[in-house]
Amino acid sequence: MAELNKKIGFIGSGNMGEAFVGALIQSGIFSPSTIYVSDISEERLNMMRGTYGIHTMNNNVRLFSECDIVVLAIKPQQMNQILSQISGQEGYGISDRKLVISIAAGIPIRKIEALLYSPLDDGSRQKLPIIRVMPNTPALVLSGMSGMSANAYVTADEVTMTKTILEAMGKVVEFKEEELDAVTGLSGSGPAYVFYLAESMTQAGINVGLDPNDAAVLTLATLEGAVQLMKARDESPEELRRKVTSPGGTTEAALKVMEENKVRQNIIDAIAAATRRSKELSQ
Ligand SMILES: NC(=O)C1=CN([C@@H]2O[C@H](COP(=O)(O)OP(=O)(O)OC[C@H]3O[C@@H](n4cnc5c(N)ncnc54)[C@H](OP(=O)(O)O)[C@@H]3O)[C@@H](O)[C@H]2O)C=CC1
Ligand SMILES: O=C(O)[C@@H]1CCC=N1
Repeated sequence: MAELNKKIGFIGSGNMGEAFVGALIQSGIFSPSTIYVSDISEERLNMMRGTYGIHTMNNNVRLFSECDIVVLAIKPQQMNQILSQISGQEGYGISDRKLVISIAAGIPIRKIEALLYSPLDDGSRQKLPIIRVMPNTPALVLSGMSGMSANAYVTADEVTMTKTILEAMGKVVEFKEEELDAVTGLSGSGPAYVFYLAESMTQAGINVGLDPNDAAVLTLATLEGAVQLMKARDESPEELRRKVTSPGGTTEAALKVMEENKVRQNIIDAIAAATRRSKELSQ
């Protein structure tokens, strides 16, 4: 893919910051010399520099100032302090147009705007284009799912550029901003639900007498095969489930227990709880 010829910087180089960096280099959209990360952990910075050959620093304000695209990849709880520090620097870093991409769960665009445009805004500051994104960790293996939503100052070219960046890590879909809490509950946190299912299936296999390694191999191959089947066939998950379930057979016995234990309702309630938590984080 053609290089974008921009400097991209990440504030925070944890799980997701690293997923972005790895995918961008692999796709060829950014060369390591155009990628910057800032983090408070020296160990993390050393690892990122050593592994990816990118620029590292422990100064968020400088990173913000130097880059054309800034990805906020810190925890939601750190957003206030970090953005206040950046916007509190008079005439530093915020006067040039730059695209800000936030991947923090629950933090609404209006909050990022309020933090970045104040307290020194006398009306002369750029109203920066901000895009809120909810990615997920399969981005680490270029199989991610991202939802995105842009503020009023984002141009069509900036939307296209952001989609190019996110497509380097997997799929991307645009949403209304108010839908992003639900996206977070479903696909942002979603990989954890699948890992939980994998843990449970492996434990179940051990409980019914299998060797732990065999149980893990069977679980992974079954999950992988089921996903491939859903992708390959023009059939709903419900139809595919019915085809596994012989009347009076083993699957029916298992699904009866799941229904009695309200497993489906529990999953629905769990995703509602994640969505609620995302909304709470906006406060
Ligand atoms: N993990 C996931 O599955 C997903 C996460 N997200 C969002 O992505 C964001 C990052 O999550 P994730 O990568 O998992 O988190 P991590 O904790 O792995 O990464 C955050 C990084 O930021 C560093 N950091 C802490 N304080 C500062 C600071 N003041 N300046 C610069 N860097 C700092 C942390 O260092 P230290 O560890 O030393 O504190 C850490 O290296 C979150 O907002 C989350 O909501 C979105 C989708 C999926
Ligand atoms: O658990 C979290 O808050 C983050 C957001 C989505 C996945 N991990």
